[in-house]
Amino acid sequence: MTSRNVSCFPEARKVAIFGGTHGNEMSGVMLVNMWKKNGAEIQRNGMVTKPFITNPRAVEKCTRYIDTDLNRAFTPENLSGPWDEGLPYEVQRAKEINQMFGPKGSPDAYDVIFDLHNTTSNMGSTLILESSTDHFNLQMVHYIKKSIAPASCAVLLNEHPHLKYSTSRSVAKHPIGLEVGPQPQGVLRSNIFESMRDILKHALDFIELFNTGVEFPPCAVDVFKVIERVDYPRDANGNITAMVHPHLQDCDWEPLNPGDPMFQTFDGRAVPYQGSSPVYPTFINEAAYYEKQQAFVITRREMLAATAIRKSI
Ligand SMILES: CC(=O)N[C@@H](CC(=O)O)C(=O)O
Ligand SMILES: [Zn+2]
Repeated sequence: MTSRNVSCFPEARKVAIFGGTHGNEMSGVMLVNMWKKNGAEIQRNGMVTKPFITNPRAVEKCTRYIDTDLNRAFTPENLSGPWDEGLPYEVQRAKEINQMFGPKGSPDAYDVIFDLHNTTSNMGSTLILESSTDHFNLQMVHYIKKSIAPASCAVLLNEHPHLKYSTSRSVAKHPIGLEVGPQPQGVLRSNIFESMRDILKHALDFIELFNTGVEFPPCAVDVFKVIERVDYPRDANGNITAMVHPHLQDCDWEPLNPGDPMFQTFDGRAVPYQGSSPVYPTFINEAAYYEKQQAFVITRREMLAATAIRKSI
């Protein structure tokens, strides 16, 4: 007898769409506000889809955050520590969001949370996963990639033990980030807005199909796995001394080979990549990452196997 490996998951009835986790990333903010006024487009049979602005004070000021980055604030310490009016605004907010959509790691948590972001990098549409073994999410991204073809969508896997961070979406059982660029901070571009909207539509269609009992066969998903972050060259005072090299700028997801230029110093010298094999850089020259000492992230390409899935009965 051949054994069939099918992973079963409960129906996904509680779904949320987060916008404004960073208050200056306008596509998610505008889409969520639009859906809050009229949610017809995001309603599907048998599920409740809640559009939600996660950092309203940052949205109002059109800034990434008020006190601290909300998308790093969902740590066990923050979520379990005592409430205090003196806590940073985003830590208070993380606690509130955890109560509403979690608690993180509990059976009561939302099934799926989509968290909408924009990047200044030339990444196109990117789905961000936090686990290589969440077969529900792997099947969902496979479905989305198939559905939007010939348009394309990269999958970034961040489960690096040190580089992974505690995201807003991480309160859900199946957290998924959607990062679309290039779009400057505080700017709304119609092409980026529409790409994001289209991916969300297919994602919700997938969940609806799954809930009706459709079984999804095993598949393979091409992902870019986060390996390392690369900072700008800096002087002793911490000021940057070089820029992203023109041959690397805008070349997200393209191979960077040993010896290829990464940075260009202000006096015109090229700083080469000194690794031993080709890698795939992304988040190249993301505006929000200067303060995080990150010029780009290095990824490697990998194929992940997703088992068949269907809903548990
Ligand atoms: C540019 C930006 O904000 N990117 C997101 C990526 C993510 O959601 O994982 C962040 O750093 O939180
Ligand atoms: Zn963001």
